[in-house]
Amino acid sequence: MNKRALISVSDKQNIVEFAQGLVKLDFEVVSTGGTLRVLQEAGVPAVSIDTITGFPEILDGRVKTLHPFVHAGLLAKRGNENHRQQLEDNNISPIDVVVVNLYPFKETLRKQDVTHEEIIENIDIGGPTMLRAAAKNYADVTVVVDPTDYPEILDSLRSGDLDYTKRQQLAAKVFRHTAHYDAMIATYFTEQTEEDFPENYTATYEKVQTLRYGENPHQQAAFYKNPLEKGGSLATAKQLHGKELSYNNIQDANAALEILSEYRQPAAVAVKHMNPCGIGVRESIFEAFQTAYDADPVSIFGGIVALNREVDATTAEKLSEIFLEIVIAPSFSEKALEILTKKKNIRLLELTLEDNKITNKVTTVGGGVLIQHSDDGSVDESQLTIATKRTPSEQELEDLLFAWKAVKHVKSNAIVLAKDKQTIGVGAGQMNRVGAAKIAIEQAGEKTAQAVMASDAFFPMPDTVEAAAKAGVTAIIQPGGSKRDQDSIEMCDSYGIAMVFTGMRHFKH
Ligand SMILES: NC(=O)c1ncn([C@@H]2O[C@H](COP(=O)(O)O)[C@@H](O)[C@H]2O)c1NC=O
Repeated sequence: MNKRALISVSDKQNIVEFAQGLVKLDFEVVSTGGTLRVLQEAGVPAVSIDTITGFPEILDGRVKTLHPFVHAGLLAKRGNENHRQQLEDNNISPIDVVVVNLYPFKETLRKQDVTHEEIIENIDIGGPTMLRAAAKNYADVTVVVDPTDYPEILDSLRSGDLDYTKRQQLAAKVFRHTAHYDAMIATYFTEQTEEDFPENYTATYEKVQTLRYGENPHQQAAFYKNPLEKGGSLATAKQLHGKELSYNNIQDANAALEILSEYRQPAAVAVKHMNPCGIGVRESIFEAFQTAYDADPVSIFGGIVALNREVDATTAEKLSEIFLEIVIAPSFSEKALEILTKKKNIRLLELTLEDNKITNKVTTVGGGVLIQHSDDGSVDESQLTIATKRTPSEQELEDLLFAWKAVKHVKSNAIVLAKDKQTIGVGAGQMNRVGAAKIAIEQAGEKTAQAVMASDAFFPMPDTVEAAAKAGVTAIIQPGGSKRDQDSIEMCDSYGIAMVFTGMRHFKH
């Protein structure tokens, strides 16, 4: 008896060649509606699925292969005498090779102006059912879900080395594929029903690339993207120049983009080890970068710079004066590209900035993950409470709000000093708040006079205010809410400092 192959594919690339190869290997090819048409038009002697089922495709294709004659043919254990007898009693032939790929659910979901009905119709039911049945019975059945595997499968079938291990690998690929497919459907449904943290977390990702190594050379790593993310993102950014991104590059670039998304005017952000070392907001992107650079000309070396306007030639000249790992921007002028691509070691990323929104943050912990909404909290002037006798001046207020946006992205405990929409001192990741303040003050040096200070969380004691006051800080922004707020307020008042409360904390661990 001939071996039998069942082919039912949405993505018809290379299917004719593959089916021809199977026919040459004496397979009888059985197929569904559209696939059958493509095969027959190409002269492949395929027969319709209803020759097995004796039942027509019905309900607009919702039921084509969902039939015991198909599934018994896939699931019967060839070495099991009972199974063999039952197939014979019911006049069912076994199916040896299954070639299926699924309705394009992801592609449909990502289409502009797609309707819910169209999305629902693109949930494949019969395909995953066949794939899973064949994969479960991999000991006897070869299952192929990926068109790029066709040539290798044919080679193996020809040489007779499509063995147990290889079939198990194909089955594993199928179960990953159907799990990924279902996870995308689950995500879509969960979004529709607005369930925030459901009983199972079923996020799924697609591999972008294997990375050379992880955070350190002895750690292996890979980059995966969210298949449902629409618009520009780090995963889909266009790399215009330079070596492959590293694990640390991707983390730092992400941090730079998150900070940049806070600012609407021309802004430049320089990042080192996921903390901002310089942020500048100005009228032009050149001035913004100059300002971010001047904020800390030492730390920016080897850093990552993100800009929210096109990089022009003058900005490119300035950028090329120092060693930078990556420059990210929405676009680069031709001249700018010419200048920057002369530098072998710089990486240039082009990326649409507005769409780079992340809604959930996932952190792995021993035995699980923690999931929270990303910190998209912000405050404007109307939400501030003035806690001190003195009200901040207009200039101070502008700088306070600028510094507040910056401190949100600094590792806690975090203190940012700023003046004229430029960060001048950043104290990051300290175990006590006054320690972070001291680092920021030391870095800012004489510039601390007339500067403003932002603190990501409240002051448990008045010591940070005191250190700031002595260094010349004139205004402070912080969440407020400490039992000892009054001590800090009195300390401010005694130095004539204006302090405002945001009522919102920005811890970042
Ligand atoms: N309902 C069924 O019985 C069924 N059986 C196979 N399919 C899918 O139909 C597609 C192929 O259809 P066609 O050969 O008609 O182009 C494949 O993606 C396959 O996964 C089905 N469709 C959806 O559920």
